[in-house]
Parts: sequence; C-alpha cells; structure tokens
Amino acid sequence: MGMTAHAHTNATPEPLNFPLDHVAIATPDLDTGSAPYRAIGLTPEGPDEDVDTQGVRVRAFMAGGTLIELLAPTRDDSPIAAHLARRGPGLHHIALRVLDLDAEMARLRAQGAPFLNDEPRPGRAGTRVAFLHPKWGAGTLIELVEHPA
Ligand SMILES: CC[C@H](C(=O)O)C(=O)SCCNC(=O)CCNC(=O)[C@H](O)C(C)(C)COP(=O)(O)OP(=O)(O)OC[C@H]1O[C@@H](n2cnc3c(N)ncnc32)[C@H](O)[C@@H]1OP(=O)(O)O
Ligand SMILES: [Co+2]
Repeated sequence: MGMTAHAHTNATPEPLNFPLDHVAIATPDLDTGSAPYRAIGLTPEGPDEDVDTQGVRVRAFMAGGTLIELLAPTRDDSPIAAHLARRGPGLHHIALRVLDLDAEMARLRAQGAPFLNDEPRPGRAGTRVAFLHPKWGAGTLIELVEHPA
C-alpha cells in the first residue's frame, strides 16, 4: 500500500512582490521640473497627460523599470497646489504596483491602514490608484497602483 507523502514544509510564504511603479515629484510647471531629467538624458514616455480628477498634468520619464512622474497642478484645489504652497517642489510620493488593488485595499484596511480614498480612483495611463496617509507611511505618501490588464 503506497504511503501518501505529506509534505510538511516550513517554507516561508512567497514574498509579496510590489515593484516600485513610480516616484512622483511636485513641480509648479512641467518644463522646470523636467529640466534635470532631460539634462541627465531621460526622455518623456509619451505626451503629457491631464488627470482632471486629481487636478494634475503628468509628464512621465522611464528610468529603468520605474517611472519618474512630474506632477504640475492644473487647478488651485489640486493636492499638488497645496503641496507646493506648504512644502515646495520636490519629492511627493512613491507608488508600488499591485496586481489586485481591491484585494490589497481590503487586506490593508483589515490591518487598520488609512486610505485617503474609499474607492480606487483613476490614475495616469488608465491605471487605478489608491493613496495611504503619509502619517501611516512613516512620513511618506504611498500610492498603490494597478495597471490595466
Ligand atoms: C495622476 C495620478 C497620479 C498617478 O500616480 O497616476 C498621481 O499620483 S496624482 C497625485 C496627487 N494626488 C494626491 O496626492 C492624492 C492624495 N493626497 C492627499 O489626499 C493629500 O495631498 C494629503 C492628505 C496627503 C495631504 O493633504 P494636505 O496637504 O491638505 O494635508 P496637510 O497639509 O494637513 O498634511 C497632513 C500631514 O501630512 C503631511 N504631508 C502632506 N503631504 C505630504 C506628502 N506628499 N508626503 C509626506 N507628508 C505629507 C503634512 O506635512 C502633514 O504632516 P504634519 O506633521 O501634520 O505637518
Ligand atoms: Co502617482
């Protein structure tokens, strides 16, 4: 009679893989904000994109597998306008890519993580995004981004 092998492994679970999708930089205007990256030799990934729900115009540069996302405000009530007024230009947030944003939001909410938006919101290039409060992010505004399938 064959024995059924029961694999008792203490293997640690596969590490969750959250590649760095982009680093975002607040700037009063995209040409000023882009100048250092163009000088270094980066070129924009396509045309600038307005994301009206966020009140921003976005210019993205590919740096290896990660984007550098320049954000300029298009409205006075844009979060970027507030950031520039209070904190000046410079680093604004980091974004990690997830495969299933709804599932990750539910998982993190269950751990008490405070999202700044109840539902996923539209991001650039047809993405869906959600933001975690910078207080929870140990001083960094963290965005989760899900790319269209
Ligand atoms: C086009 C979409 C694109 C994409 O990826 O596809 C984007 O990424 S759009 C990006 C622009 N949209 C957002 O940032 C939405 C989420 N942001 C917010 O809801 C606000 O900006 C918020 C809540 C982070 C800050 O709002 P506000 O400036 O009104 O709040 P306070 O000034 O009172 O700040 C509270 C507290 O947080 C600190 N803070 C604010 N912004 C940042 C930041 N970017 N990084 C780190 N910390 C930040 C601020 O200093 C306050 O701390 P305190 O110790 O109380 O001074
Ligand atoms: Co972003």
